[in-house]
Amino acid sequence: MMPFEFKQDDVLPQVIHVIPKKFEDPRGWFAETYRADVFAEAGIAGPFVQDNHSRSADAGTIRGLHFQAPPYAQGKLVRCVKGRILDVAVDVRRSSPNFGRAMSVELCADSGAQLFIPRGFAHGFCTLEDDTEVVYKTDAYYAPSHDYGIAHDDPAIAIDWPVPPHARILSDKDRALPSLADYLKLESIHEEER
Ligand SMILES: Cc1cn([C@H]2C[C@H](O)[C@@H](COP(=O)(O)OP(=O)(O)O[C@H]3O[C@H](C)C(=O)[C@H](O)[C@H]3O)O2)c(=O)[nH]c1=O
Repeated sequence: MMPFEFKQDDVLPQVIHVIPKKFEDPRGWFAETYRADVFAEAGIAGPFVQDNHSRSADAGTIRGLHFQAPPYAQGKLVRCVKGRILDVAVDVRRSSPNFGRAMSVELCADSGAQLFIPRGFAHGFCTLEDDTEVVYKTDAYYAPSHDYGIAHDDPAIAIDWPVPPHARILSDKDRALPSLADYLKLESIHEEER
């Protein structure tokens, strides 16, 4: 019995859904959450070098949309370990036919489902319950100098967040993030300066 099921996303095929098998018994359940060999066979090669863990106190908290610019781009293997989130990935690779397209999926602690978001994609999520915790592996270290983001409510991406604008909780940093179009202008300025 394979301990994991892997499925390419229908909208962004480089994003991979991971469904671990739960072995239930009268005590509760057990599940493997990561295996380098079968994950590599499914295209989630790693190696992962950093684990992150965030807790959000209130439902309606939106973190993102974040990504690190090359050469510090990060692939992320995301799992909700308490509560529920709507997890979102956006293709921000200039040359991609899916540039600017978004996908979303609900992840919750009960299902243990994971999402792999490759390098070149922005990541964000909205919590659907109070006291929600998310853990994720990254395949590159945190690099604050290359830590960028785009506005969660960029109309050109049109993510259908499950919380009305007035009820969303964001960091000041995330509220000030540029649109994808404005980020690209900034990026070309940075490239000229190099
Ligand atoms: C990401 C990161 C942050 N930090 C420090 C920097 C700040 O002082 C503090 C909070 O960082 P930030 O506001 O960027 O955290 P989130 O808003 O949860 O951002 C994360 O959540 C979205 C959904 C992501 O996909 C990214 O992995 C990440 O950007 O932790 C670190 O020390 N190391 C790190 O790897």
